[in-house]
This record gives sequence, structure tokens and C-alpha cells, in this order.
Amino acid sequence: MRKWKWMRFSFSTPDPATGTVSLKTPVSKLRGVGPRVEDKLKRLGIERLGDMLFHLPHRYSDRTRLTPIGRIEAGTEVLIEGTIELAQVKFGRRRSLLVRLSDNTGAILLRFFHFSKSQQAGLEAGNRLRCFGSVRAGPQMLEIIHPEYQRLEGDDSPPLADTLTPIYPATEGVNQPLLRRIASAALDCVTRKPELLPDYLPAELLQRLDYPDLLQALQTVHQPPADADTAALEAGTHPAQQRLAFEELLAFHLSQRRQRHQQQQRPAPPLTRHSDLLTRFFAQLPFTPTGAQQRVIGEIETDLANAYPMLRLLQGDVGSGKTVVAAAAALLAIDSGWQVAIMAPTELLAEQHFRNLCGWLEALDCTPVLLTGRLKRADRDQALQAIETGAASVVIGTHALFQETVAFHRLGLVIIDEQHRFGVHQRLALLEKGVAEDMSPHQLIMTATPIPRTLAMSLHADLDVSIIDELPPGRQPVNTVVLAESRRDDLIERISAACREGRQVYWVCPLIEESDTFDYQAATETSELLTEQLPGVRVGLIHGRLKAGDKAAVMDAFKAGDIDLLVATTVIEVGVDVPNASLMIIENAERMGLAQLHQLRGRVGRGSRRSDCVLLYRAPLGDLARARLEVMRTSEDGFVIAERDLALRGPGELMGTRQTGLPSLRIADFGRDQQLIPLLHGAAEQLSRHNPDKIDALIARWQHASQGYSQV
Ligand SMILES: Nc1ncnc2c1ncn2[C@@H]1O[C@H](COP(=O)(O)OP(=O)(O)OP(=O)(O)O)[C@@H](O)[C@H]1O
Repeated sequence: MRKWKWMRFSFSTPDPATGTVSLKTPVSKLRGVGPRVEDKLKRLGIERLGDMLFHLPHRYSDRTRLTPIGRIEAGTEVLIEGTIELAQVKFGRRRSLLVRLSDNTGAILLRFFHFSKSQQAGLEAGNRLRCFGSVRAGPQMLEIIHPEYQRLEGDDSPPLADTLTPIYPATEGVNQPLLRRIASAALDCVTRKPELLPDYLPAELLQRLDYPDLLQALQTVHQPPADADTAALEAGTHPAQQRLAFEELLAFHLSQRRQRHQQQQRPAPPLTRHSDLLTRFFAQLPFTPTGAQQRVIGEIETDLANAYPMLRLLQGDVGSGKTVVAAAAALLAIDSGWQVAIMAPTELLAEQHFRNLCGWLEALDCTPVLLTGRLKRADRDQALQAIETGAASVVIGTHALFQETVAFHRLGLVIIDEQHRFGVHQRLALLEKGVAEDMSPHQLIMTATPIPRTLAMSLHADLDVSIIDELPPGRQPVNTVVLAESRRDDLIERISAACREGRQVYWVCPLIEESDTFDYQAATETSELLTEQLPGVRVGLIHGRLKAGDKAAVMDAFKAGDIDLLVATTVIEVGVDVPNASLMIIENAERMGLAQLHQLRGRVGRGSRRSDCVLLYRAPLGDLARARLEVMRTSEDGFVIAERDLALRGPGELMGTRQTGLPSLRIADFGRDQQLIPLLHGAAEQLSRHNPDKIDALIARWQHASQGYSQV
């Protein structure tokens, strides 16, 4: 952690009395947010006052007890005090400052990847420190990466709070104390001008559910009062949090209703078979579609023949073969003379779809066009022209598809893969491109993680749902084992043997701390360590910080078999299809959501080879974590896992656990907040009847909150 000089650093807020403050006021107006911090905050999506208000703590830490260093365990958060025995800078690919701190019970390593000269000077041997952070098992001993700390003598910083302290999603150069101060400054603004946060929820509803008003809710969440219900806050079930979650879910539900309503106001082009295109497509596939694939294609074909827009959710477990279904839907549009846009959440996935579809469609004289952010200018212009003239019948891309410069000739069908990764307004922007001839395109939304049908229906306002509930034949089950991290050495032997047999391996590194920076640093270190431990094995590395081109190059090398062991952060979670990869190791599996583990594990077992997945955990394992890993060990069925996941979640689960298979909401958690979902329909009706004018404002607020106040 960089150490800030608090005393010289008074945060003040713009004066709301002048009337110039709004939720769109740039955060740089808050004193203490200079250009450098402003830039870093941007990476967290915080550019305006409103962004900071809705940048909520994703958990809280309890800093009331000191732990003797000798009793520290990996995987826990601790407050410790000790004396610096040794401080040294380690040089290498990444310079780091290592500080060994001890008390009379033991020693621990503090590791800093970023540090200033003055910080280094304050961390000399002999100094006494109080630190807070989460402990992990380092290569030599237990360690804390970037702890919050203060010197016990001669330090003018405020004491590390001894109460419930909010922990925010953070990034390199933006530490927790800084975020707490900016949050406080932002709250100050709205407290002095509460009309900035009008309440759109019906008063009767607030009363019935005993929810606080919006301002109070935000105050409680950012700055829990001394008498707050600690357990509820930690579990995310405090009325303040529930109110925010409910409002967000309601906004999502209302926007779906509105979208459906608007869409159905316009006709859609009936898309039907005009030639034998689809028959030829099936004939040239190297496999026969499963019964489930055929049934779902039938459901889609029926919908597409209508003169009003389809709005269908296609759920299929990992590896169930959704791409073939998408291709068949696309061909129905092409056969009727309309264009298709396929939107994927990442360039990696867009390119994979592109390659697959090229393979299938070229023989049918349809050449798909790829449109991603990293096309060269000339290629991009060419693609744009083909889209505009209609020469491109299938366009595959990322969010680049809905930029203003993209104009479709006749867009008749929009297919969205992993829709939860896109915001609602991004989806609408793409649909707006389909108003050719005053028609609305049909829409097919594909998601890999099954969610219970009833949940999907109430959330998505009665969307039609198709389910592929059968895997292609010949798939070998994935043998899943749960292993303590202390048995890592056995694993090295196993990887070595697997690579000798020509198998390819994924090693997935965990999410560390609050920051993506540490993620990729940990992944880099792991790949270095594994390269050392596995001579002769070709190790590759992929993480979110790589440029799109570099990522694709690594994936291509892995696909081509030029890499044996791919060390990855969770970027490979969705969609990557390398059938020869048949062993996966997932580190710190106990910290990941089941949906995410299921997605990850779905990367193996895609070929005809027996596959294995090793879930590594760091002891000690709590009861809930044990039960969750047991679900993974004993089930491979995404629906079963999703149901058990919802059942197992509950108080005690960290807030903000990542969800997949559901729209990305900022606050609500479908597991924790599922009891709110049945209330949505009634609340939406009530608003429509009594306060229809508030609906747009409510939707806009949450679009702002999730997309950023400078974006929408
Ligand atoms: N009916 C089938 N028979 C045999 N193989 C199939 C069949 N359908 C699809 N496949 C193959 O199975 C693999 C997985 O298909 P696909 O990538 O479409 O799955 P998916 O549902 O998109 O999975 P994920 O969500 O994990 O990406 C591909 O290699 C695909 O060619």
C-alpha cells in the first residue's frame, strides 16, 4: 500500500449550495483526486460522483482483534503487530519490496510490488508495525501482499480502524483508505443536496419491507454506523443492502418489460426456409445434432417464422453445442435475405465463433465477417462496407458491433452470447441497428450457465426459454478431485506425466485480493515457478492484462499444441474450446463461485479423452466451502449445480461473489437475494399503475450506476 500523508490531505467537496453539483460532477472536483489518481479511478469505472456512490464495498472486514503472528492461517484476514526484522528489495522481472515482520510467536512476509522511496524508508528493520491484510501461502512462508499498515511510532496516519471497515473493489495505485475517503466526500455532497437521490420506490413498499430511503441506504453501506447489525452487513442482508439490491433488480426487470413491449410494437421479418440451405448445412456437419439441439432449433424456427420479434433465451450447459444452434438460426435469416449479428463478450470468443462459423458456412457460400476493436483500419473499413451494403450476411463481433459507425443493411436477427456480460443499454443499441424498414430484429440470447427456469422467467419478464439438456455423445465424464494445497508436489508429478502422454493442461490461478493487478502478478509468478519445476514442459501464460492480439496468439499456440501447460487467470472461463486439453488444476477453488467453477471445468472433457479436474484448496476449509466443493466433485450437471449453489448460499457467503449465467448486476446477488425476485412483478405493476413517470428515471439511474455516469 502506498502510504498517504493524511494530515496534509484534506478532502473537501464541491459546494452543493452553488447548485453546480450533480451526480455527473467529475470526481476530480474532490480535492485530493489529482490527475494521476483520476486516471487510476477510471480503471475502476469511477469518473463521476455518482460512480463513487454506487461503487459499493463488496465486503467488510472486522478489525477488532489482534492475532499473534504464530497463529495466522492462510486464507484469513488478520490484524497483526510486530517488529521488522529485515527489509529488502528483490530484483527480477518485477521488483518487489519484501519485509519480514515478527513478534514473539512467529514471522510473516509482507510483499509490496509497488512502493515509493519514502515508503521504503519507513519500512526499515527495527520499526514496529501494525498491519491488516489477507494471508496467503507464499513460496517460502505465509505472506500478505500489499497490507494496509501503519508504524506504531512516529506515524501521523489515522489508526487502522477498529470497527467494521468497508473493503471496495480496488486496483493498483488506488488503495482502500483512499477509496474510503473519496466515498466519504461523495456522500458529503449528496447529504447536503439530497434531491440528487430522489426515491422512486413506492412509499408503501418501502414501509412494508422496512427499507431505508436511498440516501440512508448508501450512507449505511459506505459508512456503517457503530450500532449497525454487523452480521447482516457482512452477509449482505442488511435492509440497506437489500433495498439497493431490490431497486437494481426492479430496474432490470422494468427495462426487460419495456424492451419487450417496445419490441412488440414493431413487426419483425418472418425468417423461414427458402431453399435447401439448412439441409445442406446439417449434411456437411461432421456430426449429427443431438435430439436436444434439433428440438431447440425447431423452437427457434417456429418463432422466427412469426411477423413479430422473437425474444428467446437459449440455455445450454457448457459444451452442449449452442454454437450449432446459433448457426442454424443464422442460416434461416440468411435464407430469407436478412443479416445476422452475433455478439460475443470477448475478442477471444468472437474469434472462436468466427473460425467455427467460417468452417461451417464457407461451403454454403456465406462468408462471415469479423468486427472487433483490434482490426486494422483498412480491414475495418472493408468490414464496415460489407455490413452496410449487405454483402456480409453474418457479422460476428464484440461490443464493437454497436458503435455508431456500424450500419447494417438489413439486420434481421441478433444473437447474443453470454448476455450477462453486456449491459442492457448495449443490447438495446445493437437492436436499434435493426430498424431497417421500420422492423425490429429477432433476438436470441445464449447463456452457458443454467439458472432455474422459474428464476429466469420472473427476472426476465416472461422471456421464452429453450434448454439444451443433452450433451453430444461420446463425452467422457470429468473426474474431479478435491485436494489440499499442501499436496501441490504430487500434482507437479502428475502434470509432468500428463504432458508426457501428450495431454494438455490448464492451471487456473485464483482471484487474489481486491485487485486485478495482483491476479496477473500471481499468475506470472505461478508460471515462472511451474516452468522451473517442470523442465521440458512448454508453459504458456494468459491473463486479462495481455493485449487482445497477444491473448489470441497464446490461445492459438495452445490450440495448435505448441503449449503443454497453460497458466491462466479466470479469463478462460467462458467458451474456450480446446478438445485436447484434458487436465485442469484450479487453485483456491474454495473461493470461487460454483457457477464459475463449472464454467472453468467445462474447458476440459470436450474431447473423447478421459479428463481430470483438480480443485486445490487452502486449509482450513469451512463447512460451507467443503459442501460446495463436494457438489462440484459429485456433479457435472450444470442445472444440479446451479440449484445446489442457490440452496447452499446464504449468510456467511462473501458479498459480491461473481455470478455467471445471469445478467451482471452491480449489487444484487441472485443467490442471496432470490427471495426478492417474486416481489418484482407486483412492484413493477404498482409503479406502472400509479407512478409510470418514475419508471424511466429508475431504469436510467441503474443504467448509470452500472455503466458509469459519464457513459450513458
Ligand atoms: N451434436 C454434436 N455431436 C458432436 N459434437 C458436437 C455436437 N454439437 C457440438 N459439438 C462439438 O462440441 C464442442 C462444443 O460445442 P460448442 O462450443 O458449441 O458448445 P457450447 O455450448 O458453446 O459450450 P460452451 O458454453 O462451453 O462454450 C464443439 O467442439 C462442437 O463442435
